[in-house]
Amino acid sequence: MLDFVIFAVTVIVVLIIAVIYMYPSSKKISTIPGLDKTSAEDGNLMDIQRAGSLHEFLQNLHEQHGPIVSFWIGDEFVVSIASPALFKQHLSVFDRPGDLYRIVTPVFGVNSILFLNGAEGRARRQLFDKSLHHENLDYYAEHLHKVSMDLVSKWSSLVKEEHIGLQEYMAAFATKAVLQCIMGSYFTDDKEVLAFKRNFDQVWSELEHRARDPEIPSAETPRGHQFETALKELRAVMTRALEHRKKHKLGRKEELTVDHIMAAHHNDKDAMVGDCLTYICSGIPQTASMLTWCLYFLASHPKVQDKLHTELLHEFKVSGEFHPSTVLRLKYLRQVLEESLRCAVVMPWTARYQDFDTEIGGHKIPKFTAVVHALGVVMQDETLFPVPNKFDPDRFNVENSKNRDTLAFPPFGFAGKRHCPARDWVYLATSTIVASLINRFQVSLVEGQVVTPVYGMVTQPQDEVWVTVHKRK
Ligand code: HEM
Repeated sequence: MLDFVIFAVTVIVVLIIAVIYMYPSSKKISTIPGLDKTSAEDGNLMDIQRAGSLHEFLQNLHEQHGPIVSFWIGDEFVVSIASPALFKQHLSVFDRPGDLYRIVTPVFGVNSILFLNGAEGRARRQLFDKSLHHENLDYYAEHLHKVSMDLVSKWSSLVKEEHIGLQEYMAAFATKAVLQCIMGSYFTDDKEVLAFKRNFDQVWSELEHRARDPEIPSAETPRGHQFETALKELRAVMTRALEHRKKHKLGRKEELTVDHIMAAHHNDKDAMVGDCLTYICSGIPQTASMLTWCLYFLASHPKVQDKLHTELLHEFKVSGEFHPSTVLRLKYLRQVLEESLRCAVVMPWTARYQDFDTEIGGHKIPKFTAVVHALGVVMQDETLFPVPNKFDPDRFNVENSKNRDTLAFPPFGFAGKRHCPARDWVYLATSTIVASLINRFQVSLVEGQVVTPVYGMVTQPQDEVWVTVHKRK
């Protein structure tokens, strides 16, 4: 009898150990606080959908568990970090976990710079980065000035009190500016810009849909078919632009991103188109979003707008007509742009991984684990930015910034010299257009609007934002 009891107890204990070991949600693979899987198949995907977006999900998770948390995307264990001290521990990490970005693969292609890691990735970034370096900005300044003036004359021709949709106008500016600066003169033809934009808008809105709801429609469904058709057209426009560049590049002194892309991929047309689309899709919605939010904040904070206008008036008086590159010297304008990026959280996160076991904040991180940099959570952290939802450009004046860790404000990423390659260009483009508009117009918000952010791959207002403009004397 005793033998039987010992045998039975041993079997039960072995079974319990086996269940604990094999049942995934109870298999703790790390000491990092966070969530177990809520579904064996989807991990915490339903929780992310319920929160509204990955950014909002991470805000809740970090609020509950602190600056390092873990969760599951399907079968993949994911870590998220959200503090300047933890960011510091990832400063030199370059490689990006392609799986977290898989929704963009049909557009960017598998050879895109976005997915390229290791020595090859670093070398290609160095090559591509040359074109958007600070010293090349003078070339872009001229183009950006011209595109800005087109918008100024459009707004000048509107009738008094006409309602202006900020998202629409800022997307039009960003599309033209990015296409001309990345791809060159092919996109000085408005017809080609429109052909591009029609298809781009459809492709991008499908990608945003997939970011919210990862169920991918088959090509036979109307949504899937529309996406495939628009993508094919988009690729055709890009191919024409590349052929045009090849023919007309001879004798030109400027080296644009498209030139480096063509040189890197020799005769591989698909890879060229993929990298061009990587830059363009990583540039247009982000620039349009930043500008929409910036003008919305200026319209809803008249005192800030007046102070900015005073700075512009001063510059205007000193230099007669401000030169586009001098707008980068305007301190208050820069504060307004930085506070817009912070408040709006234009791109809420990025991610890295390492191919060896490592440690962050005293926790073991198994190799190949995706580590999310929760940029938006940090930029909205009330210990770093008190009353984080308040738009206050003075947070970025010299006095208020001097004791703040630079990693508390990483809107363009920070790790492995793989932060956004267009950071300097973005400040030049947005400074040029915001200065041109505010110098000539007083922008006011149409009353009665509730402006709600939607945190997708890029943060956009849920609905169009309506303003009116009055010409300044
Ligand atoms: C407000 C505007 C923008 C914001 C906030 C922004 C932000 C970012 C962020 C956070 C990343 C990820 C960095 C990382 O992983 O550490 C990124 C990557 C990237 N951005 Fe931007 N970006 C903006 C505009 C642009 C523009 C205008 C372009 C090009 C014309 C561009 C091209 C890219 C590319 C190609 C990458 C991927 C680089 C790589 O994988 O190595 N971005 N951007």
